Amino acid sequence: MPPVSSVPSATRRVVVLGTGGTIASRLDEHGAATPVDPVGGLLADLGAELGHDLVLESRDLFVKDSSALTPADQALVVRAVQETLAGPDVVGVVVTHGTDTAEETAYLLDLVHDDERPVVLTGAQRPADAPDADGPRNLRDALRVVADPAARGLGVLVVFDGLVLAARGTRKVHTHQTAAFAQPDGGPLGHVADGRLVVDDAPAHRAHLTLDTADLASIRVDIAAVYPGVDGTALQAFATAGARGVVLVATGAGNANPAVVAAVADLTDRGVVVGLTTRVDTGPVWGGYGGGGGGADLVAAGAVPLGTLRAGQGRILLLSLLAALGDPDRVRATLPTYL
Ligand SMILES: NC(=O)C[C@H](N)C(=O)O
Repeated sequence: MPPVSSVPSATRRVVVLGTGGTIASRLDEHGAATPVDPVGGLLADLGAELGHDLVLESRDLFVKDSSALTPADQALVVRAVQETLAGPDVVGVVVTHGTDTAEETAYLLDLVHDDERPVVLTGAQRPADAPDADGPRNLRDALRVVADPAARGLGVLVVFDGLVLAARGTRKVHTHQTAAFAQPDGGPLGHVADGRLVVDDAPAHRAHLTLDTADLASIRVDIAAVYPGVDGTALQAFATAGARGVVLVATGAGNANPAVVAAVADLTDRGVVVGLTTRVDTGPVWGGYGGGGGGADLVAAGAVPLGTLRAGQGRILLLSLLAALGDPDRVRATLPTYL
């Protein structure tokens, strides 16, 4: 299954975009996994056939550990997917990606993806030179899913360890096991069985955004944690550093304390949008608690509940809405329609 660089225009193509991650990593002289492989090499090593009248084409965007991605890198991935889908002969796109931040890139792609053709992210938990590397299976599954007509209309997907997950709500749930991803508040959307996509669940409604990818790299959105004794220092510091949005990772159903509520009110006055999520693994946040520091107080101070989104994807939603809409009041008012 070698990469093909130029194909006749009548040919239908599946394009694989490489970005690095463990799937592209080998152990260095110190035994540390380091991304080095171009994606074309991964495809050649796979040696499989798509089994359709499809031609594979590959392109490396960069070769990085996904923990080191910058907003500019993420914007580059978005542009590359959009440019690739401008080709009418393209059936779908696979993005190979590190698992650490795949949930962010997948959700960002999903928010701007207004096309029936599938975009699939995959990766690996074990380096390419591990004897039991999981990358080849994941990449093979991703190719099969993207080439499957049943994937049309499902949006951006994460295909990993046999699961097919909708981008929104998908999170990395284990640091090293090959079953690295789940949709803890729903899903999975489907699975891969005998090399075929099986859709188990109806895809959730998806709302799209139109934005200038350059803004993704210039708008600052931070994440602040809540814990016993926390005050407003981090929130204020982020606002002073130029943040236009901050995701507050609260406790429980979305609670903090009076000092944090005061800081949220101040940030709201300064035009900073505060999104409210939780450090709890599953369940939605809601403004059910009062007493000066509860979720009801945070919402009254201007914080916007992020539903079941956790910090990484909540940050992507704030960033994307700020890029698309600009005005903080419009962002606050519009955000719930994306949950
Ligand atoms: N499994 C992985 O891909 C983890 C790696 N640190 C990355 O995100 O690039």
